[in-house]
Amino acid sequence: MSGAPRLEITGTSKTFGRHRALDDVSLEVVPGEIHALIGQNGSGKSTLAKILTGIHAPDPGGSIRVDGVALRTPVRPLDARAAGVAVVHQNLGLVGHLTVLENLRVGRYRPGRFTRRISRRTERAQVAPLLERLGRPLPLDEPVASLTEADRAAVAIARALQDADSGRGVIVFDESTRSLNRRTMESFYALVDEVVATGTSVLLISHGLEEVIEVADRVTVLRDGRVVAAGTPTTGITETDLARLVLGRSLSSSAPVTDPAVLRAGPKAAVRGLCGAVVRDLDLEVRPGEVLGVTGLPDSGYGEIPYLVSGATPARAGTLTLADRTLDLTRLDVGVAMASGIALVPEGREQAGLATAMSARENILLPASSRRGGRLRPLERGAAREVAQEWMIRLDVRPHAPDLPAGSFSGGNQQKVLLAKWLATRPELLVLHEPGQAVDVGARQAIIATVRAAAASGCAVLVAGGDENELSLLCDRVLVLRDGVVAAELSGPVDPDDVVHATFAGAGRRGLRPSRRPA
Ligand SMILES: Nc1ncnc2c1ncn2[C@@H]1O[C@H](COP(=O)(O)OP(=O)(O)OP(=O)(O)O)[C@@H](O)[C@H]1O
Repeated sequence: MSGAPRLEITGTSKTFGRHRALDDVSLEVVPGEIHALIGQNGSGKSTLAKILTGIHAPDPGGSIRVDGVALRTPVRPLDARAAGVAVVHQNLGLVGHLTVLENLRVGRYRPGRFTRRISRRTERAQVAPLLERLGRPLPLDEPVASLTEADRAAVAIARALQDADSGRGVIVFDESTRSLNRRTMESFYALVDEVVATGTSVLLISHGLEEVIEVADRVTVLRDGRVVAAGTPTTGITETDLARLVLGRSLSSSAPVTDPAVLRAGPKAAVRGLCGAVVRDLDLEVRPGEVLGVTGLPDSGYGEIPYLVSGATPARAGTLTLADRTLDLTRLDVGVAMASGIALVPEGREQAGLATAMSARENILLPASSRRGGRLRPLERGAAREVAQEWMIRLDVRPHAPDLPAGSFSGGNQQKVLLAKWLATRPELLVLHEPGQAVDVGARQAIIATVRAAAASGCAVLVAGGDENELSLLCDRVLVLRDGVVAAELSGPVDPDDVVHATFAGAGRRGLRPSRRPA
């Protein structure tokens, strides 16, 4: 690897009000490398990515160079693109009401040579091969808003990859792989591998420490806005080493041990004959104190279960019996579900989970204040403040500032606020969809501990997720769905490799970046 760095950031700081999000940060990405940028939630990673596209202006001082050429700050988006910087931001930056094709091609249309008209056929032909190689056939004419989180991520990734200019520039992925399952990640990294082989570089922001070790050549670690490890080679590094660098302390995690009393208990929540768009005639039971996981491929139907059992999406058929009360899932209203003790923590906090303009405290108290003893009655203000305070401390929401608008917290801290909001209702049945998405290694452990504590207090917990490692740390039992029905049931301790095998019908993990593996 020779020549000027693809990206060279020197002495860059960023202050929001009195808070310094980045403090004298320098970072060098050399040609043809995948360079990981990791750090706790709120450590400044996205802020750095946003400075590169001009969303944030850095404080005076510092410099940014791309392929040896200085980029004027505040960065103008078109300058960044011309210099070869493409960024997939954490919120993906898609326009919901536009179609997949329009999102991919906007600003890039190629009018016909003579007619100057834009041909849909030509535009489709431009993107089809890329999407095929990404291993995710996408409905080009569907509005992006109707896609799953994973498909939206694929659109944003494809959009950045199509702009990659062979042999120059840098592509920044900010938590872009967080909703992708293992197989899609394999296809994604096969593509990325081709891109970096040309000499273009990738800056990868991710909380997936296993992913970072597998794919990144070097890693830079931010802690509280400062660089604590600069461009450390990943060869020989372990997840424990990385977790220590990220948190500044050691962390140990192990699979849960199921309390034998839980196994003897009868079901607390029982779903019968559930039919949704994909799920067919599904029965499942969750005991009090048990955490049950459901997983599978994206089209297996597991992702619709949280919404079907909580009244968010009407089921085609099915019932839920919870504490001797049987609810008809074809007509369950969200309000009735809440009053019955069902809490749903959805995926995609921006779309479905948080009122971003309201304060963290208001978000946490919204459902709790409307469900006390099953009756709609506001909590007293003082007590309410304490409840919000307590949950923010338990989940280590940073900064600990309940009055800040939820939208100004970093991605992972928003996820913690969302979880606090529903845990504060002290539900009988807690339903979670991808609860650990976008949270750092320490926060993930705090979330797992908090969810398990909720279970230990007698709550039944149902988790839908695609991350086998997270499921193994969280669940007593995991159901693997295929084509809408249960294909396998794994009992604890759940081995992540068994989850992958069952999900992919016997096929195990391939390496994410086999070309890097020593022979
Ligand atoms: N627009 C803003 N206004 C005020 N503070 C902000 C704003 N954007 C970010 N911050 C603060 O800057 C700090 C860094 O946030 P940033 O989003 O860069 O963190 P991050 O490392 O990307 O976290 P995560 O892993 O959770 O995405 C946080 O304390 C955050 O609350």
